[in-house]
Amino acid sequence: MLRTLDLTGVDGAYRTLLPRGSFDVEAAVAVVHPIVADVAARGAEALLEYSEKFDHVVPPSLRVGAADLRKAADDLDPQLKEAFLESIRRRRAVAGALELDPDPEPAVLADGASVGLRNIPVERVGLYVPGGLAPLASSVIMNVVPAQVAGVTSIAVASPPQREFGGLPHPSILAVCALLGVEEVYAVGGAQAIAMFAHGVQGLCDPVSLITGPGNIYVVAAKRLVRGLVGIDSEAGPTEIAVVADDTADPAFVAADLISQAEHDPMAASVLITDSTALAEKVVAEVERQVAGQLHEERISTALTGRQSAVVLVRDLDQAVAVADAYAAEHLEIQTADAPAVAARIRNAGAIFVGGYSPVSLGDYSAGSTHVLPTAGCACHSSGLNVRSFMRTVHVIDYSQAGLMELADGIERFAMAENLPGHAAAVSVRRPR
Ligand SMILES: NC(=O)c1ccc[n+]([C@@H]2O[C@H](COP(=O)([O-])OP(=O)(O)OC[C@H]3O[C@@H](n4cnc5c(N)ncnc54)[C@H](O)[C@@H]3O)[C@@H](O)[C@H]2O)c1
Ligand SMILES: N[C@H](CO)Cc1c[nH]c[nH+]1
Ligand SMILES: [Zn+2]
Repeated sequence: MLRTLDLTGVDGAYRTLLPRGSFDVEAAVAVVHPIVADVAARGAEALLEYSEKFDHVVPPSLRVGAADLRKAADDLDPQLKEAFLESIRRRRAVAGALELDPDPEPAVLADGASVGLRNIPVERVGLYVPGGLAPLASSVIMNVVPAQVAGVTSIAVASPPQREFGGLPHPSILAVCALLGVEEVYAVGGAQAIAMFAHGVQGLCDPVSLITGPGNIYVVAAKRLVRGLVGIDSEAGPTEIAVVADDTADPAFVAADLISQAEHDPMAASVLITDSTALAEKVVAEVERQVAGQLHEERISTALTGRQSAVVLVRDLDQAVAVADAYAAEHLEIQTADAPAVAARIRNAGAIFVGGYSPVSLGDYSAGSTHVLPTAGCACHSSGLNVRSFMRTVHVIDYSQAGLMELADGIERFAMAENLPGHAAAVSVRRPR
């Protein structure tokens, strides 16, 4: 099922050789462009039409009522509720302990010359929660908790309407919104939800300043399209997993993890990077065995047989690290003899899962880490969604006249060198008279 790519005799240029989906976000941008423009022009009417077209249901109300949110929380199975609450507790603990930067003391550069730094939360955000192929209640937690910890005061959530639930988003998504105290929830999915957040819809939803959250290729494309009008987090699109494993790895663990992420989307990518042909063969056999009879067998098989998935054979773990860095996976598992040491050498990954007992599924739900992570190689320049994603860093410059005068000659010369005398004059005018 998984094809094999032998890189043992290759040095460098891995990026061009590695398996990656043929999907083209720009092609999806062309698809969603008219949708976004239509929502901007026609508002709620367009939202309803696209819901009917793509989600096959017309929501009775585009904004979910308070009673529906309350009911979803009240109807929750107590054990599932406890799992949700534990996930919230852990994500909150990590967000508060590691991601929330207090404002540092200003840097004093000379007498009367200081530069400070303030971390200011974005005021209003739109958070997208996927609900096409699976209702990702966990994505509510991954979006909302860091926004709340950052101090965002206005939070709106959107998720596709579900025919099965009368045009509301999935009840578990509504229940988690209610548990987190989110009151503004929309039954809107895909590119139309991103357009609603970016442009606002008269009488329904005010525009936001920042849109975050994962989604399929159309959601990613719409986020790329509205970027600039609003801020976005990373392009967190169709899921990827790469596993670096040696002959000490358990093939059943590796196979289960490759399958777990292939389950998300026919476009999902599962890649095993190994220096052991014996392990590779065992994993391929295990994958065949475990996929058979899975609930989402067809989707998984499509993902695993697509050109985006493969077993990549490497000479040794040094090459494995270089290949993993070139691939820059959304999720990277290290299942090797000294997993922490190998993990410490990785530079490019959305999140790193160390050892046999840190599967991606743990991070998807309850580890305390984020599961909203950059895909398609974006992990070499972007970070997963965290408290800082919801903050702007603002420099605060506070110089006295004496502090400015110490630099006046240099600034005037600098400005003249750039042929900008007006800049020089704005300093000269402040010289003591
Ligand atoms: N990278 C991450 O952090 C991360 C996290 C979780 C999930 N994901 C990914 O999120 C995605 C979820 O996708 P999903 O489809 O289940 O749900 P989704 O909510 O992202 O997308 C569903 C919406 O897509 C739109 N759509 C469907 N077909 C369309 C078409 N032909 N043209 C225009 N719009 C169309 C519809 O409006 C629909 O409401 C998966 O790819 C999954 O792997 C990524
Ligand atoms: N693996 C997904 C991130 O790519 C997140 C998720 C949510 N639920 C299950 N999995
Ligand atoms: Zn997952």
